[in-house]
Amino acid sequence: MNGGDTILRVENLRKQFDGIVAVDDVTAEFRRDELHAIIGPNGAGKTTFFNLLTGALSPTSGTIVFEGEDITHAAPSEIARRGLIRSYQVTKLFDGLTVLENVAIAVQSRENAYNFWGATDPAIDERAYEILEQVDLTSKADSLAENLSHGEQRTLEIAVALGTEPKLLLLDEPTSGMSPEETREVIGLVGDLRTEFPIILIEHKMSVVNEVADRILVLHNGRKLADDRPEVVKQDEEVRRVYLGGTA
Ligand SMILES: Nc1ncnc2c1ncn2[C@@H]1O[C@H](COP(=O)(O)OP(=O)(O)OP(=O)(O)O)[C@@H](O)[C@H]1O
Repeated sequence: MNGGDTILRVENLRKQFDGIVAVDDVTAEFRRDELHAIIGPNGAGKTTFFNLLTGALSPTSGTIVFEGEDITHAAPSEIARRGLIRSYQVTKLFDGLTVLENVAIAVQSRENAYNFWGATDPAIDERAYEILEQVDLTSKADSLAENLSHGEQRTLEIAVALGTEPKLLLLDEPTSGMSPEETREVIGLVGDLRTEFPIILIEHKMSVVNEVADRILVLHNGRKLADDRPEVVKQDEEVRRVYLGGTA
């Protein structure tokens, strides 16, 4: 960890689609040493927010600063090269390749960018295998990605993201569609990963958010409703009204 400084800052970020303002004047800071969760009802603007961060969408106005550099209008490939990695975006899994090969491709893509390793260097497979150990998928290393369970595929998506050496990892509902047991495993994995690098997590399950988040950013109709520690957000009257149904 590099201390508690800011890794990502957005200022007055706004995205308008025709008549809909999907992200509306959001200003927020994301610190290196904290796991930030983004919550909000359907249509709140969470996915659009991620798409703006990764360059998949260009903001209507506002600024995005990553590691002190303005990346507001940078190309997605440039943003990924800088280490702002969204798990699902880079993880079009190759169904017909093995689990190890999927991760090795990600490792190789990163290393080739630096011309460091040759294409056949065994160090690529070694690094890929280390990542599979980290996410507890070594037993599936030689399985085809298409033969994994849904939960295992989601975990492989995270492994592929790790292969690209993220400096900030964006996870978009990593537990969606998972069984309770798989969900617990992913919570454990996210807990491990957060000691290595900053994470921003979109998540619907409050049980997951409560377990892993240091801060919660609440979006509603594109606007920032709250941005604080979980215990503060859960007591926020407006958050309870619009999102938690008063049951927090
Ligand atoms: N490409 C698009 N064109 C037009 N409107 C869009 C587009 N993408 C998103 N929107 C609209 O922007 C608003 C925010 O959508 P977004 O998908 O970001 O919300 P979300 O919080 O991720 O929702 P969910 O939890 O359902 O995924 C919605 O009203 C949505 O219909």
